[in-house]
Amino acid sequence: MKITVLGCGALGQLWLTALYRQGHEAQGWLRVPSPWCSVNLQETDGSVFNELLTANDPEFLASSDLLLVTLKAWQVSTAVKNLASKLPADCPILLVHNGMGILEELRGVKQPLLMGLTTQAARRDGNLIIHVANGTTHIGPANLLAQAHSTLADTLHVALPDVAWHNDLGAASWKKLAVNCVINPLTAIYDCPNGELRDYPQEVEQICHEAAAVMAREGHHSSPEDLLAYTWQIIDSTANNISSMLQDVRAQRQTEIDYISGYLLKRARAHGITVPENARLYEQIKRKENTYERISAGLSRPWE
Ligand SMILES: NC(=O)C1=CN([C@@H]2O[C@H](COP(=O)(O)OP(=O)(O)OC[C@H]3O[C@@H](n4cnc5c(N)ncnc54)[C@H](OP(=O)(O)O)[C@@H]3O)[C@@H](O)[C@H]2O)C=CC1
Ligand SMILES: CC(C)(CO)C(=O)C(=O)O
Repeated sequence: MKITVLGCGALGQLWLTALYRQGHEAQGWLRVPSPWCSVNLQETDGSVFNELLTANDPEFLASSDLLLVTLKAWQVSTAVKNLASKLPADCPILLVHNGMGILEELRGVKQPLLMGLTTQAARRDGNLIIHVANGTTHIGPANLLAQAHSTLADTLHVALPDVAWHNDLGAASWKKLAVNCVINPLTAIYDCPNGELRDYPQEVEQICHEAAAVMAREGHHSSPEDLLAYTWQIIDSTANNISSMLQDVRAQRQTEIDYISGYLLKRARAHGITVPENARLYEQIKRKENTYERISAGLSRPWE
């Protein structure tokens, strides 16, 4: 297949490596246009893949069989809308990111849209991307046209296992959102690995209760107890992880809070439900983001 990967960071380079190795024609698409994209990935077994791959070639884009989008949630809609008119009308677009709310922003896009949830783990260390752990990527249709693309899961599975097809990813997306509403802001506020959230059981429980109420109104019933048990399971299985939001805060990068707690708040408002704990965490993370500019401009912190 001919595949363009939009966003050549940690997940993007992981997929570019896997697709190239599998014999697919793969190009990267960079924010700042360049004819080459440097892929430098350390695999889970310690081996290193280092190649210069084609990038930002408009002819390649115009004949692509798949656009794989591996951007941060807040980067997705502008970047995809910019490329959509240059892609074949029947080229599927697969979005792999944390958070929800992008599909609403991409309503005008004509191509088949798919979404993906992944437990693959990769992180940047200087110029090297480290594939930290293998995982599963669950993909499914996000519009009617995409329902015909289930065979994509088989192709992607061969390149970077496991990949599984689901006709409806709605409930799984909400469950993941709820877990991210707990782990991401709390770890960013307490500056701790995921496992240390064991010290904050009341906050974890309240966030889960609020998320379960919104999920039920969205048609995805999950008892607060089940959601809480699932969240503790993820906290334990990722105990040593530094969450993506804490990594962003430490590096003073924009976080994905608007698409995590922010999306939950938006849906809660639409249903007339109050979610005070999630609202408090959302505000706290937004305040943290607002201090970045002040810090880098050498201004005092608001609390000083
Ligand atoms: N890494 C992981 O293990 C996992 C990540 N995820 C999710 O997947 C998504 C991607 O994560 P990850 O790969 O870690 O993120 P990264 O920040 O590593 O990668 C995003 C890349 O996109 C580039 N980019 C930004 N804007 C544009 C643009 N307009 N056009 C082209 N490229 C652009 C960035 O470059 P620049 O810095 O130059 O702007 C960066 O290289 C996130 O939502 C994340 O939460 C989910 C599960 C696991
Ligand atoms: C599941 C979790 C919380 C793992 O760290 C994650 O998705 C993230 O860090 O963004």
